[in-house]
Amino acid sequence: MADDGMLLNFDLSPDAFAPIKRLKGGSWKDRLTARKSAEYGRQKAQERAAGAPQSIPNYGEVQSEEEEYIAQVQPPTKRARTDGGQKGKAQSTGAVPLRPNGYVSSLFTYNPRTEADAKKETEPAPVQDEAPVEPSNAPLSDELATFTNLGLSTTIASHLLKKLNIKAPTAIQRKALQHLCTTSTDAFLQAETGSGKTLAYLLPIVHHICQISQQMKDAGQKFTRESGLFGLILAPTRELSKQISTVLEGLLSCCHWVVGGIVTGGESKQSEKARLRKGINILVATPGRLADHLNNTEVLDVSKVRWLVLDEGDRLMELGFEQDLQRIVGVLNLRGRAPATIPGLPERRTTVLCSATIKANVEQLRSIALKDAVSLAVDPAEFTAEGDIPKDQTFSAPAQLKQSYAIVPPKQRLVSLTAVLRQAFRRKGTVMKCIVFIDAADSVDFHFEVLTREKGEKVDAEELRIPRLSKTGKITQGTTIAEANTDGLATFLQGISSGDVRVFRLHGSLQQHTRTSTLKAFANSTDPSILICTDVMSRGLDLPNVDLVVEYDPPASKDDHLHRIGRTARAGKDGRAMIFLMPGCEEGYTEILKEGKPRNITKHDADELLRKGFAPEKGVVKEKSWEEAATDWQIDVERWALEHPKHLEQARRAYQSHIRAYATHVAGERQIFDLKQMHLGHLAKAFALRDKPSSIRVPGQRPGKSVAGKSKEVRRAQAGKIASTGTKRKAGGAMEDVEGGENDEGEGRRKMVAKSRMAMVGASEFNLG
Ligand SMILES: Nc1ncnc2c1ncn2[C@@H]1O[C@H](COP(=O)(O)OP(=O)(O)OP(=O)(O)O)[C@@H](O)[C@H]1O
Repeated sequence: MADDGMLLNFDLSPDAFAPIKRLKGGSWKDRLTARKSAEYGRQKAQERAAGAPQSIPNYGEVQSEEEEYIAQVQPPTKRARTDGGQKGKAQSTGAVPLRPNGYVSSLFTYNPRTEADAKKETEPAPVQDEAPVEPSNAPLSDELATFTNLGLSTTIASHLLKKLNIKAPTAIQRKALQHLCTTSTDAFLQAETGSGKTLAYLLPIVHHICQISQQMKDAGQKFTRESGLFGLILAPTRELSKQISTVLEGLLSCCHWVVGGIVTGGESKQSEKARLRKGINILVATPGRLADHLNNTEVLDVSKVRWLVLDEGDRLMELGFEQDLQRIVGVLNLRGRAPATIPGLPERRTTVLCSATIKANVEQLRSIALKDAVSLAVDPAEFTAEGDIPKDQTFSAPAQLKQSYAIVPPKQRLVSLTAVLRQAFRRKGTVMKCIVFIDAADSVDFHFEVLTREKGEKVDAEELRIPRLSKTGKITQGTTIAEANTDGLATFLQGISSGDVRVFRLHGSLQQHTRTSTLKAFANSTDPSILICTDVMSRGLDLPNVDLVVEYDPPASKDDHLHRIGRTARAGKDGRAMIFLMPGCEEGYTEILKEGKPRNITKHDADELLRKGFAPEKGVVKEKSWEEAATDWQIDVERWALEHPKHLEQARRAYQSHIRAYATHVAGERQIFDLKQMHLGHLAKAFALRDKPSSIRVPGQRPGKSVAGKSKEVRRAQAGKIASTGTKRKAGGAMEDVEGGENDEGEGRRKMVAKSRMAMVGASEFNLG
């Protein structure tokens, strides 16, 4: 195998420094630094030979670029062990022969020792509870728990059964129906992800409106779409609004005279106005767009709204929609006072706040929108008393969800992700769909390109703007590459999985129509599929057949973690979730994972993932060891990135955006996700970069603004500054959900950008959205 003229990543035999090798590749500056470092290395080796104390890389401290460089070009006389004495492979112990041309990949050297490794010898391995676990978010099996017993009309109950294949209510649906069908008190609706909260609030609303229509009929009046707007549902993102609207449509097909509608950002306001003019009985909306219509659309009459739902209420507050909500509730209060002439229409409005996680920020919502609200939680122990809002309580993941974490050193992250996906899709039917969460849009784009790259592909910078066919053959005329190719074939799985696997990418920086069509394509795909996305996908979305969720980058907060992993194991189905953590302080996150009360949680390490993922394929004539296969894969990606300017730039942008996102975790988790502890040089390898961190600059950025491009001290100071501002990662992460043009979500984004800019000086060039 050629060495690409790059020596940075290779270990050399101890005598490799004499005679001096001629360095190739890189800039003259790099070659000069390399020569000086090699000389320095020879000096040090001589000193050691003369008995000077040996220096062992200290991973806890961020090494200077020079130390890092020396560590890579100069082999220590005896290598630092990274495996607690267990592995012994890929080290110059002779266990694994050197590669034919005399080097082993630095993927397996200088990796930090994990805290767990240190404890391994003393602590017994945790015993896994393999007993089958009852799903906690499945429909109830209690014979008495039927929709009709809970007060729903037989028409709706039989429609649920025959058309929607919904036989029995879930626990939260039973609670909601019992309460909301009989009283008009406000309520907090809290239950695990995938427990059917959408129907839990929609069914009572449809039930009441059907009763109103019956009473109007009895009174000799006709119920039509012009009878009034009775129900209003607000959701934080367009995708979620669309999903709720689809569920509503399905439900209303049993009472076609009741009309549902939707207004969200990204749509034409004129056509929305036309629909509002025709009349809508139940409206799903995003807050900014609704506030806009309340201001500008006279035909929108909200005087008869008697049911208001704030879905993902905590998220609505996080995204900075507080003012919009205040305005909407203010208008509803003011206009709703007019005496209603509709028979059966309740006097007061019922407001329902709904989420799998309800945080202390709903205190503000309570003051804005709710009155004497009762808590409808599946497990009442979660709540201090009837009516009390839980304060920073912990919420649980579905019991049947199998959770695991993988401790992976920064250098091995990319190759380990590949290994996980190779293993998941190797046998047909094991995993149908997988979602990989990544923290920044640039990083999503980079990983999508890596996983769909074609061997021998030649792309030059000019191609960035040339319309072309997408990798699955769809024409993407007139779009830039940033918009094109949101789906492709998983080329890295060719020859490994039994059929084609598709890869999709999704983030808030894509145009709305691209977001919508990509989401639809992933949801409807009949091929096994991988969705690489940001947190824009973490809340509320119900995608079929998602068997595996991988949190490749850590979530911004523990609530986000629960929402992310909640995209699988829905409505009683099985599911698996894995989170990647790095050795060292990130291992502290396992305590937070346990707060989600997982039934059991399995630990993996990088070696295990790589061994399984890169195990020799059966029938291959010349088998490679898993280490060789993993190394070859990594080198291949690095070479691909080096060869194409577009990909190199993408990798650098991804690296920078990831560092920026990493620096903005919520205050309570900053000692776990501590940028100061991050080995930026090792991390670069996970982005297929061979550059020194200080030279990773993306063209077009203002010099001196790049975190990665600053000196270590400045980086540290900046990281400390960010950490001390109290800025939450939400500020960045939230941008994902609210990316958009002139619409409510765009408004949310603007608010968040303004907030985050105040605290993250110089961060504006990083694309988190
Ligand atoms: N009673 C039921 N029986 C069977 N399936 C159901 C039932 N109620 C809802 N479902 C299905 O469960 C899935 C999850 O429902 P839904 O999206 O409402 O969950 P959720 O609690 O709102 O989740 P999240 O907290 O992630 O938003 C949907 O596919 C829905 O069709």
